[in-house]
Amino acid sequence: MLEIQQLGMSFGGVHALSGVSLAVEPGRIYGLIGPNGAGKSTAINAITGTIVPSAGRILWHGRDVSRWPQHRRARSGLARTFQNLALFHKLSVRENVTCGAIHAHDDAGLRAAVDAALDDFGLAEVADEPVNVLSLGTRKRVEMARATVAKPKLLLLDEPAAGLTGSEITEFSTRMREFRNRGGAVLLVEHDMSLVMSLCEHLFVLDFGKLIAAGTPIEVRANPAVQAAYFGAGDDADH
Ligand SMILES: Nc1ncnc2c1ncn2[C@@H]1O[C@H](COP(=O)(O)OP(=O)(O)OP(=O)(O)O)[C@@H](O)[C@H]1O
Repeated sequence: MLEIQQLGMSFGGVHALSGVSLAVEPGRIYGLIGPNGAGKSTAINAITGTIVPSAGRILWHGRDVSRWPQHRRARSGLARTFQNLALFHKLSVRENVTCGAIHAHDDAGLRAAVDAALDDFGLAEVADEPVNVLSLGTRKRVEMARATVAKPKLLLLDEPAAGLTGSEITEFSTRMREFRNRGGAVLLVEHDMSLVMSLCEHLFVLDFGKLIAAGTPIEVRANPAVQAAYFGAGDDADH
């Protein structure tokens, strides 16, 4: 479904990504992990079109979308959330979620799709509240509802669990498994290793912009290169 070939991104002299190749299939939950500065957010930004890569190709259902603008990729089924939430803080929950659906639904379908997303993420009761009065956990649910309202095929999540309580993380995992069970794919960038290891079926590991390992969580955990780069400082290291 998504195939990345030899992706490279340089910022001046910094090689944020070099020669990264990976593939993502429908109906699976993937994790993209690695130490701070490894290139994870840069990879999500390149896949979703926030930045134009310096090298390589991004194939989406066989088409090279590397130069497509962000909105065209979003319309084609690539949705994302941001490390620092990107909501319209003075608008209501409903208005924010509607923003994620306007390209994908006719007027008749729009309201039903928004209502369904609000229900899915437990937001019906706060639908008319402005986002800026809500807790972080609730605002993260608004972002997830906005990202999924147009029924994307691939959901890219940049640190969705940061700042969430244990029960909110459990709820998040349930929602992601439901999304996966309906055929969607998830690519999760996350520092919470217990969440990554329990939720993801396949991991990609970046270090200094290079893909150093890929496989099941058990395979990746046992990989000496990963242990040296990532787990060396401890399984729950926030790095
Ligand atoms: N817009 C930019 N301009 C200059 N350098 C950048 C830019 N974006 C990222 N970088 C650099 O590229 C490298 C990769 O950054 P990136 O944010 O992708 O890492 P990351 O794995 O997501 O890190 P973290 O886990 O801390 O979020 C870092 O050295 C970073 O400083």
